[in-house]
Amino acid sequence: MKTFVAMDKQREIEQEKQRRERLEAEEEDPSYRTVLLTTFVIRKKRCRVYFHRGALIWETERSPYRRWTLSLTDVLTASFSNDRNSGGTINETFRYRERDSIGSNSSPSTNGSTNGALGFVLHYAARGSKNKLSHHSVTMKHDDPRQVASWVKTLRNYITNLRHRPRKILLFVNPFGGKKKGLEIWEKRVQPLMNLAGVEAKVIVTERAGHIHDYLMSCELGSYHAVVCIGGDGTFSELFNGLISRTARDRCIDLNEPDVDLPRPDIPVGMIPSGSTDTLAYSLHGTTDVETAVLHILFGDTTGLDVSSVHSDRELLKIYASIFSYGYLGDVIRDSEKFRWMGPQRYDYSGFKKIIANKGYEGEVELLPETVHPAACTRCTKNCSRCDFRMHNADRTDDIPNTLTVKGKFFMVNGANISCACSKSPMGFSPHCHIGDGCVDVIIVRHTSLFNNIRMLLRLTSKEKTLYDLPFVEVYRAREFTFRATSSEPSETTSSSFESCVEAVEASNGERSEGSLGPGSRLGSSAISVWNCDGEVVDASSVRIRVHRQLLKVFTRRMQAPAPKGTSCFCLL
Ligand SMILES: Nc1ncnc2c1ncn2[C@@H]1O[C@H](COP(=O)(O)OP(=O)(O)OP(=O)(O)O)[C@@H](O)[C@H]1O
Repeated sequence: MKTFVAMDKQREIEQEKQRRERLEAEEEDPSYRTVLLTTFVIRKKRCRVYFHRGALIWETERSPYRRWTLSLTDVLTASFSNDRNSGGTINETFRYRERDSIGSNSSPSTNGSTNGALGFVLHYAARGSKNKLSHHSVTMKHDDPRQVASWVKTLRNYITNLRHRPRKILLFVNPFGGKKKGLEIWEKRVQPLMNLAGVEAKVIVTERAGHIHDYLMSCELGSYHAVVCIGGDGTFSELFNGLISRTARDRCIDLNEPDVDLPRPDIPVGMIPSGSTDTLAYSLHGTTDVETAVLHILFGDTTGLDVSSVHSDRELLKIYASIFSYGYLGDVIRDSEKFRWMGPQRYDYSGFKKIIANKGYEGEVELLPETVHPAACTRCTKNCSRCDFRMHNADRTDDIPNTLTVKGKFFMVNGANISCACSKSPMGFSPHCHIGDGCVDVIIVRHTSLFNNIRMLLRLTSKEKTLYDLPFVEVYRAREFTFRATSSEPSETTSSSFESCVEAVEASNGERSEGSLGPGSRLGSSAISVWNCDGEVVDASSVRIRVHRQLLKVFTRRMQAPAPKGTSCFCLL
């Protein structure tokens, strides 16, 4: 209890400090003190428009009186509008994809020339349902081009002074992941918005697995403000593994050292989802919507994301951001690679096979659990107090009791860095998991009946229920844990008759079966599984997992509570 009171107090002090720093910075910025007041025509109505202290406020001059506010932190850009004809229907609220011209360099939005413009277009983002952000725009008309020019200049100056917004981005596009739409997403949905916001992107289309990692190890990074990928969780994993390896090399840090503190990259990272599950995007933004992810990047707000290192006895195997999972999910990811041609459906197919097979794996988990059970914590959303507190406070060890050992036969063992929610599992493995508290949620599912496996799967697809209270599931929150496979009885866990039949059919169709690696092969043995590490296979029977608190700065405004009705949006005029 005392700890919580101290946490609240500390948080208040931190927030007050940040507020004062922000105010001081704003006082020094001349564009912040600028006041503009002009009457514009907006959607055929005369409106008084004010700009002051980073906010646009406008209100109708005549009845019915209405007033709206829009923070410039939600504005992408202001551009001159020379389109006199659009005055007939001044309703300019539209989605950018409905206007081909937006984003092209010849568009009046980006050419910077006033040409005696009698209006300007404000491009901004508005919240929709289910955490989605979308691009809107509105035209403000005025008879005097000098007024228009003054407004555009002031708004642009203000936006340029938002220094946390990236201006130059290194962007990797994976054309292969998910439904293979990475390139199309770049061309049709990302590039137009980036052009509009005046962001320069150096685009690398990946040619093979490992391309991002290799590129990051050798490229010049100093001129970029962000490194971003269009891809799934596997692509993002390659990106931050490469970035951390690069940072370690530049700082002469040996990542294979088991007690190493991973180096913190200076450059923020972003992810535009185009994979099969896109767990990370869903857990961060509350949606896998592409436009939302792009806007989060363009607005430049970042949050600290924990990552966990996975070491074997001798070396660093991988760093992960979402989940590290042994047993069932390891089997699924290994099996599903053979069925990539199915697209995202491959997970359903392999998942079904492996549920029916119901294999159990002997092992031993050792961890340092926190005293608080994950279910007793708040959920991690925008302005999360737990993550805020952990960001500014060193780890306390006095609230950790002794090491805990859990032995047995497991259906799966998971270390979740984030809730692992996705569209198919809206609550995820651990809905109360925090993205930046320096902990993983260790979710241990005992080997049990097929009926219970199905109960667990149903829970995973539920919008309300969690795994926490299932009698064969144990959940702990820890800063590190180890796992050692102890299986010695391959005969107990060899393929079930169902799986043998399916594998025989697959073999006759030319699909390589796991058993085809031959006797004695570890992959061929069912007694030991593999790990699913952010969607990629890691083969190791003894591992140590350590969390590195908020190591990555990732672009996100996080998911928020639903927008109250009647909030500012030009389309309501
Ligand atoms: N041109 C390419 N050809 C083959 N593989 C590639 C290519 N470019 C990237 N890859 C690899 O493809 C793998 C899978 O991509 P990704 O994880 O983004 O998609 P996914 O597995 O469909 O989605 P998710 O991880 O969200 O389920 C990555 O590990 C990446 O290294």
